[in-house]
Amino acid sequence: MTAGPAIRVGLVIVAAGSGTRLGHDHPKAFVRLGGRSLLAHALDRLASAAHEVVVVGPPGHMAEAGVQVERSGTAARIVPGGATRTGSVAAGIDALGSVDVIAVHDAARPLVDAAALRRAVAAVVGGADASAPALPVTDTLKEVADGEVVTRTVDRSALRAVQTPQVFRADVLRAAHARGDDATDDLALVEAGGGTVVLVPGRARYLKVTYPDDLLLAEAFLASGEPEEPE
Ligand SMILES: Nc1ccn([C@@H]2O[C@H](COP(=O)(O)OP(=O)(O)OP(=O)(O)O)[C@@H](O)[C@H]2O)c(=O)n1
Ligand SMILES: C[C@](O)(CO)[C@H](O)COP(=O)(O)O
Repeated sequence: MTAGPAIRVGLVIVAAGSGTRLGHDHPKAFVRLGGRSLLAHALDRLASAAHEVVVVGPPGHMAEAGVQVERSGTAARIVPGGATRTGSVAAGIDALGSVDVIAVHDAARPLVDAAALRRAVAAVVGGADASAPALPVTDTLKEVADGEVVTRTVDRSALRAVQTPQVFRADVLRAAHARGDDATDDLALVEAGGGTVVLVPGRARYLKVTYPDDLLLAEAFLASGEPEEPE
């Protein structure tokens, strides 16, 4: 892919999940952090770095998704999501126009920054098919049987915990989704097709709000302000 200002970035923010593990009575993307929804934080931090934005909302709560988008002042299209994250990403990609690069971001990662997007876009412009921020794993990892009996310790030195935004050559991501497989992230779909995936540095504050304690952590990160973004 050729570098330059002509590169058009399409952003898909997936916000259609229910947030079962968080345990609130409304969709996770609308849960508040520092007085604003998780979706509003993600939109505010990434939208200005993209040429086109699509928000994938929870099918039964499209009006609320519309309110969040309107409040953010972003000219984003809003489409209903699917039963799985992969299905929701597919709906978002379908709603995007002609772009060179597609960034897919979880609304559940409100404390993302535009530098993460820039790092991953730079890796794709530099020749990768896909890229995403990631962190080394810090806990010792055990494989278990029956959910609790340890069968072995896994070598963690080559393992990374992958975050979003995940950035792709648009043609590669569209082709990967056209194969119709399901996966926990979109990089896996590209890997399965033999694509080159390059990771860039992530940050702890890009955490995914999954369990109630994650919301407390996110509040602490938010209160700590915005330390210098690594490029
Ligand atoms: N059918 C789905 C499932 C998930 N997501 C989005 O994918 C991101 C990551 O998913 P996750 O954190 O697992 O969210 P939920 O599926 O909502 O969580 P849970 O499994 O606890 O219900 C979230 O921004 C979520 O809104 C989506 O758009 N459509
Ligand atoms: C896409 C993702 O955030 C990358 O770490 C993650 O795979 C989403 O997982 P979940 O199963 O939707 O929680």
